[in-house]
Amino acid sequence: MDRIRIRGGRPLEGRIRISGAKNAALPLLAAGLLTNERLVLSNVPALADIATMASLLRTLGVAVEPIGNDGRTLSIGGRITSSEAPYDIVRKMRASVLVLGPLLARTGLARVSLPGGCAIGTRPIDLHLKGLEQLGAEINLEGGYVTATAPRGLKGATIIFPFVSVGATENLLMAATLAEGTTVLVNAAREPEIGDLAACLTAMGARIEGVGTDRLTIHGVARLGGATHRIIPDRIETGTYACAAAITGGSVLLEDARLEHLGAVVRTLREAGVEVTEVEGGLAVRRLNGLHGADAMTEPYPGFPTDMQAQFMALMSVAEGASMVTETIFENRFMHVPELARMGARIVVHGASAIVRGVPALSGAPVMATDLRASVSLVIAGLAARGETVVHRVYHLDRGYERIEEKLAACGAVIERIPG
Ligand SMILES: CC(=O)N[C@H]1[C@@H](OP(=O)(O)OP(=O)(O)OC[C@H]2O[C@@H](n3ccc(=O)[nH]c3=O)[C@H](O)[C@@H]2O)O[C@H](CO)[C@@H](O)[C@@H]1O
Ligand SMILES: C=C(OP(=O)(O)O)C(=O)O
Repeated sequence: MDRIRIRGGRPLEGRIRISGAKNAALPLLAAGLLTNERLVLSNVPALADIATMASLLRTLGVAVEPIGNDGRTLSIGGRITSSEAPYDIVRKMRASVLVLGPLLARTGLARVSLPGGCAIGTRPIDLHLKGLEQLGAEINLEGGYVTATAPRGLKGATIIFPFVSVGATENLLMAATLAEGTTVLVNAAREPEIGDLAACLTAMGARIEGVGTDRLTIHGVARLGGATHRIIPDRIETGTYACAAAITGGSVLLEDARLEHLGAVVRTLREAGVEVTEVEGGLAVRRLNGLHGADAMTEPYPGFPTDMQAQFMALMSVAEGASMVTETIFENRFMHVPELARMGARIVVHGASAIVRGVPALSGAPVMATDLRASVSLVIAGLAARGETVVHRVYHLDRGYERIEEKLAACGAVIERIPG
């Protein structure tokens, strides 16, 4: 298995192009199932998760092909020939469950392996299933698979989510576009990735009101057509490189990054002493003087994203003073804490909160992580640490960060991938 080796202590200086958002691209690929016509997606990031979703769509009979020369544009289209998302693909990537709504709406049948828990929590899909039942589907669980049937099609309904779920909002939004009548999603997630999905669905002919709010109204249509859509830049990749620049005392231009998707992250970084400025073509990030401790609590959008919690904690581990980082979305998202501690960080976890007492410097160490954002938090820590850090289980990073070592090395980091 590949590893990443970092020699810390070099300030990041330069430009990093932000890729298209993984968490927008995954549901957008699944949306390709809603039509036989061609959906063309540009600014698709080259990531392991995207390859997994593409192979799932091909298993369902749909063609996914690169077009043009930029390596970032995919064409999705063709007739669905299978309604089954097999265990072997779903176990690799939980977001496979996003094919459930579109498959059911299109064919009246979906058989999807039930995703298990993962390193960050148990992550059930009960809200997805209850919502589909409210749209008239019959749901059965057997042999580890969810079978959803709606032979006479789905019917619009009002679905009130008891709490915010990004995936359930996406699955039901997609299913509702082809349901008969009107569906209202109350307490819907408002993440920018949902706005991006709604924009693409609208371009495909869907009728959606309330985009950007927590109440989405979808007037079902008989069919959707093809469209061309550019995926939004990845706000989590942006925040990650902002933390990397800040921890090294550097200054980077994050090309294509959008301030409007990063409100809570930018506010918190500014409080910690990081300058973030909107400039033409992106965001400029620079550490002013010292870093100060600042608190963060994860919340659904527009709150501080759980997908930025580990990276921010790495940054706070070298800030002056203490900070409190509270995780409210996932029950087990502090797996990076013992690894950061191996690098000299002083962090104590009390329930859902971690108290971070900043230290003057971290020291490099061999480290390992069990999920994507935990892994990248160790890369961030390694960039600032004295000596050498080797991050194991790089496949987690490859799920969500395109060419991370190249992007960082281009800004002066001493970082390399050791094939293994
Ligand atoms: C591919 C993708 O976009 N992944 C993102 C998505 O994951 P995902 O869509 O899985 O996250 P959700 O917003 O659904 O999960 C939020 C919370 O609700 C719980 N829950 C969710 C659904 C359900 O049916 N029942 C239930 O109990 C989850 O276990 C979790 O505790 O949003 C998360 C929260 O911003 C991000 O961390 C992930 O990066
Ligand atoms: C948790 C994440 O992704 P997923 O929902 O695909 O596991 C993430 O992107 O940090």
